[in-house]
Amino acid sequence: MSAAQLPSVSVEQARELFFAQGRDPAPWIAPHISRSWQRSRPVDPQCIDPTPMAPSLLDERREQAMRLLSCAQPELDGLAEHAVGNGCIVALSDASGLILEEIGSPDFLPKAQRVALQPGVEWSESHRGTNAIGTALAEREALLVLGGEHYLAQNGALGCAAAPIFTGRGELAGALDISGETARVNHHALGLVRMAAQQVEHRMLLADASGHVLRFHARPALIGTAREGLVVIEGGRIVAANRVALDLFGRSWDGLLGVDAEEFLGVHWPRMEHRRSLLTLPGGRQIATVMERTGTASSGTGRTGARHAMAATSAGDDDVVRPLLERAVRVLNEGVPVLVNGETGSGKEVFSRRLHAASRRSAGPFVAVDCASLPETLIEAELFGYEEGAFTGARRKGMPGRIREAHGGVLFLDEIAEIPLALQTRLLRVLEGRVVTPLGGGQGVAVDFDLVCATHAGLPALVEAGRFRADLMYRVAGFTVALPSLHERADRRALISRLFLESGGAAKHLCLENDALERLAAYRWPGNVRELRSVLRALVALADAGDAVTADALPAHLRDAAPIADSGDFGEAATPQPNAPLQTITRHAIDEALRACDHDVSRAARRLGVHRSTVYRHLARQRPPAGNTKD
Ligand SMILES: Nc1ncnc2c1ncn2[C@@H]1O[C@H](COP(=O)(O)OP(=O)(O)OP(=O)(O)O)[C@@H](O)[C@H]1O
Repeated sequence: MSAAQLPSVSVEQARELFFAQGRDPAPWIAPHISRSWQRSRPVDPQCIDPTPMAPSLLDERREQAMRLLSCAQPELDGLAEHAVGNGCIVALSDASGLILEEIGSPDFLPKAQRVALQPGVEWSESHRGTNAIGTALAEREALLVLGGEHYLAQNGALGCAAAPIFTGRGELAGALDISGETARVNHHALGLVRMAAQQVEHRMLLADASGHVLRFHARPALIGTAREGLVVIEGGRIVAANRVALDLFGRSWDGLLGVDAEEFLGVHWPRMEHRRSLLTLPGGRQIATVMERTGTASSGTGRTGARHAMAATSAGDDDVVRPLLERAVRVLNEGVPVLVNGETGSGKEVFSRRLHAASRRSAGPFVAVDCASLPETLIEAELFGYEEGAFTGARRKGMPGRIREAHGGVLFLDEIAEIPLALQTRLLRVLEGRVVTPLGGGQGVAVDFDLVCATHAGLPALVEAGRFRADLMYRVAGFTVALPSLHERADRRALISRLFLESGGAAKHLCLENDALERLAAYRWPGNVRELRSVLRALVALADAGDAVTADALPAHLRDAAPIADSGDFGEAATPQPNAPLQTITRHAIDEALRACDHDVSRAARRLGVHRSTVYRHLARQRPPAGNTKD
């Protein structure tokens, strides 16, 4: 029975009938809540909130879920932005419902902790009764649990949306959850967690894959994104698949795993390797496919650790940024400061947060200081702290300062170029001595942190102009990451598609048509990802649920954008040859790399510093499209 067909009994009345009179709640509440209340009967409704497990135990459980954590980190970051803006939190649990990570609104975090919705507490149904995390895991479905639908009365003020995360073999890996006050969590939040779970599954499946991976979608442009279907073939049999593949083939995991790939696909699949092919499904529907060989044919086991998982991770819209991130993690982990350089809105802070999350300091704090937004008079106190009564207006008890808060973690100095010259000397001294002395005197305090800075300005030019100290520049720019502008990113189509869905497109079941995607990809985007997000939010707001969004829906300046050449496919790895057309240069670089790597696409991609799909895309572009390989 759908919610709309339920008799009009309030949740409070349903609770009364169930808890006080012991009646079956099925006629009055949604089926999944009714089933869950029944399953929750053994839970004592008066039970008190548990205390979180000891940090060392929680660390152990995090270690066991390392693959999940590293693959979910980008989604946690992305959802956190939504959560903070809406007064909510985002939580990631493992398959047992144990909360491993929580991030979000500083207003709501303490309220969540008051009901033990925090890391180290297990939110399975058997511990907490009906709740979004536990019930999504039990029902194996994304769902909402609002207010009084929670089994325990003390959770009645919560609104929660959660989606389970599956491995490619259909086992539960964990759940993603958005929680807030009841009125703040709705179907939009449910759409977001559902889509984020799909992204995590996509990454985990590729990170774990060994043998061959078949990527497919009815719309070729979506191959390489988290919306593609994935099937892993090992020893001639299908050993893993994502949920898109199950939907497309109309099979369950049980019906697909272990099946002979050749029989199932109806083609001699090794011939599809390295080629873009068309596959005819039973019923006559054709889908575009790309068959890849992974670099780990012999074994997919034994690969643990966040760094490795990240290196093995494939995220469709990360072709350009991921290799930069991997290199930055490596140097930051050696204590080398990283400077992130890029146009405004290109994602410098997002990149820096991901860097922290993937680094050796991920368990420590990420302390961000926007040097441009603080008045010159306050920045010194903010950074270095002050002693009690150090200056008029200072907090009576003094303040440790942001540098000390970063102890054990990462200090992120955004817009570092804006630090006043006079303070640059002081900052340099702290960076060299790793001791902070607060304003107003007092003892110096030793600090230990890794440093990441960001700027849209060219520091060398500022040094030339006498506005930035050369010695400080050398100190903060141990390794410089040049983030590409959005219009240069070869993966911008996948990024636009993802952000469209995340901006409400998924929740409203919208489809971004190819002509619109191409116009968006052709635009110059002076405000980069920030500007893109605003445009996508407006597009989604103006569309009706279920619409196909075409180029006609775009604002005029975007509709008329002149197409630009794909220039960034090879990030910083290609060696351009003077005067040659771009296609010749890229083709040459690919051919060279493939030759040097015995035509092993994975190794060639690693050598070029790009993702495998980038090489395939270029190969596919250069060759006439393969017909149906059925013979
Ligand atoms: N990869 C990404 N995925 C999703 N959103 C992103 C991504 N990169 C950037 N954004 C979004 O774009 C906006 C700008 O990102 P961010 O603040 O990281 O850019 P920035 O380069 O630091 O900007 P500024 O130069 O103005 O400080 C934010 O809303 C951010 O969430």
